[in-house]
Amino acid sequence: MMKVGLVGWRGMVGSVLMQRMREEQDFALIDPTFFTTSQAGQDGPDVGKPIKPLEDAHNIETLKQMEVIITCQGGDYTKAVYDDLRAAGWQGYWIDAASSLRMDDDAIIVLDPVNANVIQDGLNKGVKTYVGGNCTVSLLLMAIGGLVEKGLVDWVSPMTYQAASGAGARNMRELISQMGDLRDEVSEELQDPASAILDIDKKVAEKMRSESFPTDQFGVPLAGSLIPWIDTPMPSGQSREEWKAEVEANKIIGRSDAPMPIDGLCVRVGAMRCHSQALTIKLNKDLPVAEIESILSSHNDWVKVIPNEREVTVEELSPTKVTGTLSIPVGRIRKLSMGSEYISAFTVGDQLLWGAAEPLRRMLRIILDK
Ligand SMILES: NC(=O)C1=CN([C@@H]2O[C@H](COP(=O)(O)OP(=O)(O)OC[C@H]3O[C@@H](n4cnc5c(N)ncnc54)[C@H](OP(=O)(O)O)[C@@H]3O)[C@@H](O)[C@H]2O)C=CC1
Ligand SMILES: N[C@@H](CC(=O)OP(=O)(O)O)C(=O)O
Repeated sequence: MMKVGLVGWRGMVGSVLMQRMREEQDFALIDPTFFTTSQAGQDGPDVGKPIKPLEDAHNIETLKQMEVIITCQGGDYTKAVYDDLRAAGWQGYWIDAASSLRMDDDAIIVLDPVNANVIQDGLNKGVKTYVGGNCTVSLLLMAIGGLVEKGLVDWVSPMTYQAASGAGARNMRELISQMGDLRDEVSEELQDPASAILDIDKKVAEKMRSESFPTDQFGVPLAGSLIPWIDTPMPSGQSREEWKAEVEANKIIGRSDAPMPIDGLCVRVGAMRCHSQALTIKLNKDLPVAEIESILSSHNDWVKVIPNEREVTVEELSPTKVTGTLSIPVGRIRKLSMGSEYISAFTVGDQLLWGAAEPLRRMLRIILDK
């Protein structure tokens, strides 16, 4: 059995990874060692078989004994240990959720339903570093992989509606606290059907603008509002989240030399853990909508085309429906008035599953099956 080290397993992404590994009985196939940056010596998680106490995640000698390390601990941890570990001669497989190594020439971004060939090629060439993509990028490619794979796409403009979870666990808590504060502010008026809606609205707006409104994590209100900027500014005027779309997607599909343009605005909204994206896609062919739908739905086992009809769209194409599942619905597919090669689409995906943990888990299985 391969010796697999797990770092960051109790964080938000790590917990989702652990849950999926338990569901898929992955622990039966590996000899796991659990690491921590803060709880060395304490008991590890229940994985259905005996495990050793937690090891220090900064101990290069212990890490070196692993054949595979899978980390959801974050970019600072990767920066702190990866180079030292490789410099110490470690030649194991490093599987990482953080963005820090993604664009390195020595690393492959993993999303095997989309780039199994790139991953296989990397394994054959002896690549040892495999990194999960940015959540928005992975979810986009899971949704429109069929069109991309067939070379039918000239460019894509994704306008995103990103969940609080992408900013971290504390941000999810803050969103709920903000929602609760707003409700509490007008609870009496809500009980009274005769109360004036404009009075309710005024009180809510005042609460959102008040000093007492909890905004430590996001910096500004999210509940009842939105934030049209995610991550740091780039010289191009893009946010870093927007910049990642084109560079990461093209690296995933192995087209960095002739990149497909992908650019749009990334917006944080008050969803919990599903990112949604409204897409404008310029095809290089005038294809009937039925053919586009068939190409999309046959690409992978998780994408699901939702007919462009109101009832099924509001039911199925929604974070409420998708959260906690691996399903990737894509709908609102229709020709735009700009011309017959321009189509719209809307897609939703759980940013902690296909957006973060699942591609890493599947990469581990690919290595185990090698
Ligand atoms: N959030 C996201 O949507 C995505 C995140 N990522 C990457 O994954 C990294 C980790 O993100 P995320 O899972 O959100 O980070 P978390 O903050 O949830 O967890 C990171 C680490 O914090 C430590 N920790 C301290 N206190 C607690 C606590 N009370 N409960 C759980 N863990 C605690 C744990 O390390 P220890 O056990 O060592 O103390 C844990 O592994 C990110 O930095 C990013 O690089 C990638 C894709 C998406
Ligand atoms: N930035 C993403 C989450 C994330 O962690 O992205 P990355 O893995 O590229 O750092 C979001 O806020 O929704």
